[in-house]
Amino acid sequence: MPDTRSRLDDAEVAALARHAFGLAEAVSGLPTAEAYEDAQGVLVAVREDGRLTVVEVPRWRSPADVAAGLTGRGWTDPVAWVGHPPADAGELPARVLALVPVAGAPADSASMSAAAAAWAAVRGSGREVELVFVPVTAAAPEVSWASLAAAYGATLLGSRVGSGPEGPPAGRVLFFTGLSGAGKSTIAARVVELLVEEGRGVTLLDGDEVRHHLSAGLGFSRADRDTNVERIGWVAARIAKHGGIAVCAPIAPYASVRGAVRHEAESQAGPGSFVLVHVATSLADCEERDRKGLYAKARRGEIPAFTGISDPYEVPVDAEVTLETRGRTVDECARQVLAHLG
Ligand SMILES: Nc1ncnc2c1ncn2[C@@H]1O[C@H](COP(=O)(O)OS(=O)(=O)O)[C@@H](OP(=O)(O)O)[C@H]1O
Ligand SMILES: Nc1ncnc2c1ncn2[C@@H]1O[C@H](COP(=O)(O)OP(=O)(O)O)[C@@H](O)[C@H]1O
Repeated sequence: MPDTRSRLDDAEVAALARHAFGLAEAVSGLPTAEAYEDAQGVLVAVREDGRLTVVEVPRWRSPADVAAGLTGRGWTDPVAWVGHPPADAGELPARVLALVPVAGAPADSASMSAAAAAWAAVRGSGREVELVFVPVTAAAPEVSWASLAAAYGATLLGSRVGSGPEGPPAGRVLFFTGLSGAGKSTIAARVVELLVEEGRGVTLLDGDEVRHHLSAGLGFSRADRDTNVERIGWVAARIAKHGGIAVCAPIAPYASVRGAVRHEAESQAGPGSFVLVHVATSLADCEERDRKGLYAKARRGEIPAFTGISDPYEVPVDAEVTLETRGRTVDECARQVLAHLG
């Protein structure tokens, strides 16, 4: 067994696939290792005496398989279109091989879903479409589109890359933060109601509820709080990636992990997809409300490390929306959040 095994990211696995499929001569930039695995831990390549041998690349269909499949189905002289379908699908023949370059994107990426949906619409118009995702980088292709089509046994008809509707859908992470009793759950619940009334797909990840499921067993140390908030952010970012709205309402007292969640959301669902909502009710007001009797207990020392009393809350300086709740109704606050979404 090789001594060193390195896990490759999506872009590196795509580079291996290009090499294996004859779309690129060499693979550069791989970490030094004797063996390489993909994100699922499958052995994809080995290096022996400095020579790289690709074992298998499960994610990508090989050009030879695709071409053989087309021949087997009686497609003679196949025609390929690269990227998104043309604005006028009437330009396409009755049978078309759709080659969609998505190297570097994860297998469940929004760009893949968007392309698949666009080609599904072409199928709906009565054409036969063979959709194949290819390990080529859309923004900076490693091979010409004509050579790409030829590798898959087809002649290039045209391409639409970069100008199509392949951007991320308008998913959002609405991330509420604030002290216990500030009003996060109450306002978040009203925001959810209003979004549902608009027909939007919404998922609520409320702090208390998450702790009974996703984060069961975690406590309130800094490490556990950070883990809890990271998990919420991870799920929320994936909801937003596919156009959903994730509404999250943990205390999330630490700025650094809020920043990490912002980064995760924006890398999955695009810039501007993360909206930090600071429910800025003062400690005095939260304590006066003391809806769950927790502040009284914390003051008596019965709850250790209670946020605002014996544990920190780092006030955000990067909130997109700051909600004052004193003297305002829940509905007013919720509508202030929606106004930000436009
Ligand atoms: N030590 C301590 N500090 C703060 N809060 C505590 C603590 N122990 C239990 N609780 C209850 O847990 C709720 C906060 O959980 P969160 O998951 O939102 O917190 S965190 O984001 O992980 O910091 C919080 O709920 P909310 O009042 O809805 O905010 C409290 O009910
Ligand atoms: N403008 C307001 N927005 C939200 N909550 C408010 C407002 N005014 C008063 N409240 C009250 O404050 C409490 C907030 O509790 P909750 O939503 O559970 O807070 P959190 O989820 O932040 O712990 C509720 O009892 C709610 O009725």
